[in-house]
Amino acid sequence: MPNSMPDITKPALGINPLVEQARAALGRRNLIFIGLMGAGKSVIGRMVAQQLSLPFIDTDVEIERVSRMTISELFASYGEPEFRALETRVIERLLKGGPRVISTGGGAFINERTRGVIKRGGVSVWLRADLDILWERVNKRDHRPLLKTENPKQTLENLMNQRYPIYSESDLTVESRDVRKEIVANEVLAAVASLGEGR
Ligand SMILES: Nc1ncnc2c1ncn2[C@@H]1O[C@H](COP(=O)(O)OP(=O)(O)OP(=O)(O)O)[C@@H](O)[C@H]1O
Ligand SMILES: O=C(O)C1=C[C@@H](O)[C@@H](O)[C@H](O)C1
Ligand SMILES: [Mg+2]
Repeated sequence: MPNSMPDITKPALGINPLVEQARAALGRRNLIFIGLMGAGKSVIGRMVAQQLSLPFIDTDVEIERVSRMTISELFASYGEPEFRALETRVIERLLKGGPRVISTGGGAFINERTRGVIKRGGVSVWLRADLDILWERVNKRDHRPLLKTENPKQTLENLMNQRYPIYSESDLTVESRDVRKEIVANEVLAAVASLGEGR
């Protein structure tokens, strides 16, 4: 074989075998990130989508695009119930147009209708994080209407207590801890890949 020919029997440097395994396990299904504000759904979701070569969409961004309002404006003008109804419709439409990687707003999976839509619409992965990590990440910005309270850290803790039992109904759980984002993204790929084991 001439020297210039690549040896395709050996994996090229930088190829992550988990990517192929995760792709195979996911098939034509959507991958949907759920979890609290600051868990990393947007940032990790985008990284995983890139690795799986799937389109990425963030439902909060899509809601703001279709309504031409910010989430804060939607809450202020129409209230949370209207926001949730819009969120359900947007997520339902996005899931039908898949396969995609979709990061949802923190309350999406908590809403019973949306939870049903997500469960039927693909593989859900909960990015779980401890209070101090979440607080560290969210306290720098104030665009989250649910945290505009007297004691936002306490509010976050209350949300954790209410929501974690429900998030735990997800298909997969990955701990979003204080490590490099690449590590968390890789653990998501490993969790998805594990769905294909024993098939
Ligand atoms: N593993 C990580 N290590 C360090 N920082 C992280 C990690 N994961 C996420 N972050 C940071 O935490 C912040 C929140 O992440 P992100 O916006 O992705 O969360 P989210 O779950 O989408 O939150 P929201 O529901 O409010 O949209 C970002 O600044 C992001 O860069
Ligand atoms: O946790 C929540 O209920 C929310 C999280 C954000 O992503 C937004 O979807 C909105 O601020 C509500
Ligand atoms: Mg987000």
